[in-house]
Amino acid sequence: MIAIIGAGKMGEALLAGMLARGHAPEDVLVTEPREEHAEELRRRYRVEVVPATDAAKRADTLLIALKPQDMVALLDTLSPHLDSDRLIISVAAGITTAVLEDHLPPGTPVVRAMPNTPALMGQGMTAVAGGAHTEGAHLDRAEALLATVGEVIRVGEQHMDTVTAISGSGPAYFYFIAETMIEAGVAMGMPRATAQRLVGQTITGAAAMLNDSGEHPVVLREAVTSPGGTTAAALRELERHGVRTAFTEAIEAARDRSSALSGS
Ligand SMILES: NC(=O)C1=CN([C@@H]2O[C@H](COP(=O)(O)OP(=O)(O)OC[C@H]3O[C@@H](n4cnc5c(N)ncnc54)[C@H](OP(=O)(O)O)[C@@H]3O)[C@@H](O)[C@H]2O)C=CC1
Ligand SMILES: O=C(O)[C@@H]1CCC=N1
Repeated sequence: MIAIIGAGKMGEALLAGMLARGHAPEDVLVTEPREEHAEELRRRYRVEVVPATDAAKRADTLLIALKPQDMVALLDTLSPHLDSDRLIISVAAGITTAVLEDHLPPGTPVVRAMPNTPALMGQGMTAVAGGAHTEGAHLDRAEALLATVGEVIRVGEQHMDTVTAISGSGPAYFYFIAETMIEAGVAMGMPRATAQRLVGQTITGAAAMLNDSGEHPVVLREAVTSPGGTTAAALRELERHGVRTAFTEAIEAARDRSSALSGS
């Protein structure tokens, strides 16, 4: 039995993705404090919504998707109802395995995971790192669970803040670019639906080339950039406005924020 504790944006994306890809609703418990949202989850996904302490007693794997700032209070509530057989998976940005372990029964295996919202479409990217009491079999269990909603990689925990800044927050960067491109098309007189279709499929196509060709993005970019052409004109403007530096510093800011959340 799996419990998803916190069915907000990320918890619900994982829940919906898992149910759409083979998990039976009767094998999944959900904890969600707001009764109105709980009722909606019962209706939409046919899952049992229970208090966190019940989930702690009944589930062998607990996937916690609360805000980082709420994690410690929840762990302190759950801990008396847990034994060290349970696997705890946290998707909270910044919360280290050491913090998780400090607020759980001694010896509890924990996995720090960083998924992203495309999990909803089975296209997620999740990185996982284990704690001090986490064995290969625990990581296998976490990986098998998260693989139902996309790709999973194992990383050393020292990389988790960077993962958070790149793939955890990453979809938002692409939506930001998409929004900007669509608005540019609209400003040039193109119908919004046409602009959105052009942008969406261009992102999908570019992603497929990046993933399947094995080429460095510079090579792919050069293939688009005809001598004296339109792409060169556009890229010159992006460089002139410091977009490369802006992205680098944005990702550094996200990494630093993730790191700062460990003390939350
Ligand atoms: N959004 C994303 O793309 C990603 C988020 N994450 C991580 O996922 C976590 C959640 O983020 P996100 O989904 O965006 O935030 P949300 O605020 O959407 O979700 C948090 C959820 O937790 C619920 N909650 C609060 N307290 C409790 C409690 N005591 N027991 C059970 N549920 C509770 C909230 O309910 P209510 O609203 O009723 O208060 C809400 O549904 C964060 O730690 C974030 O770092 C990780 C990767 C990507
Ligand atoms: O914005 C956040 O803090 C979370 C973590 C990664 C994506 N969303």
